[in-house]
Amino acid sequence: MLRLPGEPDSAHQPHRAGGRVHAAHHLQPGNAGETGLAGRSHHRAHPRRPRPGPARDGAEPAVSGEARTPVISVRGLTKRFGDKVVVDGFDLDVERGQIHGFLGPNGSGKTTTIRILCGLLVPDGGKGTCLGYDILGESWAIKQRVGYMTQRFSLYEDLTIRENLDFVARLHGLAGRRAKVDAALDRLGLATRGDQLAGTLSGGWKQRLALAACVLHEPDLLLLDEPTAGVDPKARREFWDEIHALAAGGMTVLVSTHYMDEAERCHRIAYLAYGRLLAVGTVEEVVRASGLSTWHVSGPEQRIAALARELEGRPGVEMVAPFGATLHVSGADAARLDAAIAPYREEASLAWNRGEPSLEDTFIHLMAEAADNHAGARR
Ligand SMILES: Nc1ncnc2c1ncn2[C@@H]1O[C@H](COP(=O)(O)OP(=O)(O)OP(=O)(O)O)[C@@H](O)[C@H]1O
Repeated sequence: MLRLPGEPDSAHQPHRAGGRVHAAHHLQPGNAGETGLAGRSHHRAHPRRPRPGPARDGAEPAVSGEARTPVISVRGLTKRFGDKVVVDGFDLDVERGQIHGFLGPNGSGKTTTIRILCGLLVPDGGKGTCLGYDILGESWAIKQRVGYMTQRFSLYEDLTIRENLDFVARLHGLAGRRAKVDAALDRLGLATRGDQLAGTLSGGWKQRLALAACVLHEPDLLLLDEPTAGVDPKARREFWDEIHALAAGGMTVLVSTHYMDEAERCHRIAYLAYGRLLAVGTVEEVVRASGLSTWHVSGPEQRIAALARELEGRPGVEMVAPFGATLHVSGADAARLDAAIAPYREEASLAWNRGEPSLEDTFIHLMAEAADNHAGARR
C-alpha cells in the first residue's frame, strides 16, 4: 500500500495479502510505499550531522556542543480518534545519541505519538520538528531518515533472512546492496544462516532481524515500538546491547517498552497515561520527583501475608507489594505513611528498613494520580 507524504493514516492495522503480512505503515521492510515512492536512489534529505561520542549504558551519552541539538522537539501534540483524545498536549525533547524510553499503560498513546513523530499520522494540534524537519510540512523528509520497527513482526516469513534484507535494501534503493546485506548478516551473527526462512527463527532472532532491517539504510533516528515484547531475557539483553551499540555510533533511539529493566537501560524516559506526559527525565529523576516514601518490611511468611492485608487501605498507605518474604509499603505523604506503620514498628518478628521506591512503584503511583485527575473527564 502506498502512502503519500503527509497522508493521514487510515489503516491502523496491517493488511494481509496472499498470506503475507504487510504493515502498511512500517518504514522497515516496511514502508514499502514510502521507499517505493522514493523509488530513486537513496538520497539523503540532509547531510548526515556529526555523531556524538560513545554512550555509556544507563548514563547520559557523551554528547558535545553541536550534537546537543534536539533530534525530536515537539510541543502540544494532540491527536483525536473520534471524540477520544489519545494524545493530549504532548511535549518532548530528545537529544542526539540518546536512548529515550517511552512508557505507559496499554492505550496511553505511545504508538500514536511515535507515528506522529515519524510523519505517518498528522496531529490535530501541536507543532515541532523531528531531525530538524517540521513534523507537519516535511514528513516526507523525516521518513527518509527514520527506521521504524512496529510492534508486529512485519518481515516476510516465507522469504529467507537474506531475501528479506535484500528486499529492504532494494526498497531503500541502497547502493552496494549485496555488501550491505552481507554486513548486516555478519553483524547479526547469521552469516551462515542467510538461506533460512525468516518464519523459522525464534522470537528473539526475528526481532534482531527486524532491527537489522530497520537500520540497513543507516537512519539517524530509530523508533522502536515494544521491540522485545514476549522475548526471553537473554534475547532481550542481546537486543538491548545492539541498541546501545547503535546509540554509541550516534543513532538516536526512541523505544517504547513495558519492561522496567529496559526502562533502566535508557538515558532518559518519558511516562504517559491517558495521552498525557506525566514524567520525563532520567530514571533517578523520575523516581525522585514522584515524592514517594517506601518502607521494606520482612518477617515470617504468614505474618507478612497478614500484614499486607492489614496495611492495605490504611490512610497514608498507597501501595503494598510483596517481593518474596518482604513487603514494599509506599505512600506519597511520608508523615502519614510513618503514622500508618507506627503500630507495627515495634513488632519483634518484623524488620523495618527505609527503602527506595522502585520505578514500577513510581509508575503505579503516577497512574493512580492520573486516574484521579482524569476521573469524569471525557477521554
Ligand atoms: N487508527 C485508530 N483509530 C481509532 N483509534 C485508535 C487508532 N489508533 C489508536 N487508537 C486508539 O488510541 C488509543 C491509544 O492507542 P496507542 O496504540 O497509541 O496506545 P499505546 O500506548 O501504544 O498502547 P499499547 O501499549 O497497548 O501498545 C487506544 O485507545 C487505541 O485504541
